[in-house]
Amino acid sequence: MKHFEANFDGLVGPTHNYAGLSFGNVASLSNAALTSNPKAAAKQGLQKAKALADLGMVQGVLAPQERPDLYTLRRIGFSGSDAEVLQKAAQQAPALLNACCSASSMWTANAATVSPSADTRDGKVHFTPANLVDKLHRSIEPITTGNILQATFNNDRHFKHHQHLPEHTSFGDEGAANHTRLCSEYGHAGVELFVYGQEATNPSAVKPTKYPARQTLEASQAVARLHQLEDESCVFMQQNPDVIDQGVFHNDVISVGNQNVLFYHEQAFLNTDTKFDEIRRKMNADMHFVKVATSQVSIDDAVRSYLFNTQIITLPSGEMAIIAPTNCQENPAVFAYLNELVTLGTPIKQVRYYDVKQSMQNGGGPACLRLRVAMNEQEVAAVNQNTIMNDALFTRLNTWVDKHYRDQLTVSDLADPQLIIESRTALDELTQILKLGSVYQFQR
Ligand SMILES: NCCC[C@H](NC(=O)CCC(=O)O)C(=O)O
Repeated sequence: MKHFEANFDGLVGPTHNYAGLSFGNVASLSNAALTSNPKAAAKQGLQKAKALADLGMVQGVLAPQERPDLYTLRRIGFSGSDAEVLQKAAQQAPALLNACCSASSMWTANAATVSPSADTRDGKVHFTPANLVDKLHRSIEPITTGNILQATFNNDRHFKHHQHLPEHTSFGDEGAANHTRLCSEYGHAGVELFVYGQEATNPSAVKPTKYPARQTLEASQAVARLHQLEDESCVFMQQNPDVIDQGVFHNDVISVGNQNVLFYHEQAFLNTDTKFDEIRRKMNADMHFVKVATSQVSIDDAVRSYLFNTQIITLPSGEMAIIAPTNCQENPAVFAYLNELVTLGTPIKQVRYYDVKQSMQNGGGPACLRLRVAMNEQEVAAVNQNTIMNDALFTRLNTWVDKHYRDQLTVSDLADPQLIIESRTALDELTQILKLGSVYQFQR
């Protein structure tokens, strides 16, 4: 049977904006209050997704969330008509209004952790939505994320959907951004590498001092248990707290894997040698650890360019390619490194650049925009086919964006009641295009 690694990209929602909501995410903080362009953001995302489909990859899309989130605003005491709720929140608690308006669900690497059927005891593909408790604006995502995942992977025979972990910092979970599956072939059992930032129940363990470590070991272990993974196919590795303090808020800002390749910065992890030995032993296949030294690319350049927030994909030809943001071309050290990388004899043979600047300005690169789901052909056939990218869907979604999205949005526009109507109209139409049913609260 054939096996694929599909990428499901998050569609950028109509309220894409720069509100500086993510402490520890350098781009989010430094671009706070910039004017965003939701239409351009959505189109950049669609271009990247379509380009991968055109390369012969299985490519899907995941719907964005309903924003402004009036339900959360009502839950915290704002009342009256929708317009009044928005207006009162804007006057009395603008920071809370901003948190309820973020389009952050676009970064689907944080939507969930996914374990393919080749790794799980019951032979199903398992999904656990991330609780994202570290950031208020993201902690309101998991229920709707679960609805969207169930409407996209809507087949009980092949797909198992779990509830998100308990909403407490002990179980801080940021999903696939801190999870990499290594394997020889996508359809063979692999090693699931869980990277965490801190141990919640061990006060003497090292952790960052300046910025939060969003993922805990306890959360990663819980996901591994839920997904019915064998101990022998899991590795739990701590991210270097010093790099978290330099702006590496998720592991996918400092390393990325694909099949038997792990591309990483030398400062990415703690206890690197011991843990890599464990990976080698559990893999039972050759591993390529492709190390980038600080002398080649500094942490600062890695964070600015998102060298490691690239996607490594295996093309139908069997060659691997890196899908990079154009920001990597613009950074001299990183561009020089990537030009050299393809000559080094590693499985990575090409680099392709895409402009995702609207997302990058909030700290989300190509890898943040996609959720990977390795599947066999039966499982691919069981996915809601209306979410799979092709020429027709690409045209349809671009037309939909043109019709509903603004080309300018500032933080002060978030109090505009018209935005509620625009957003709901757009999302209602989207659920018909993707045949998702009623995934949003306003539809229930
Ligand atoms: N995987 C990339 C996630 C980026 C995301 N940025 C944000 O939410 C910024 C939103 C703002 O500041 O308006 C985050 O930090 O979780």
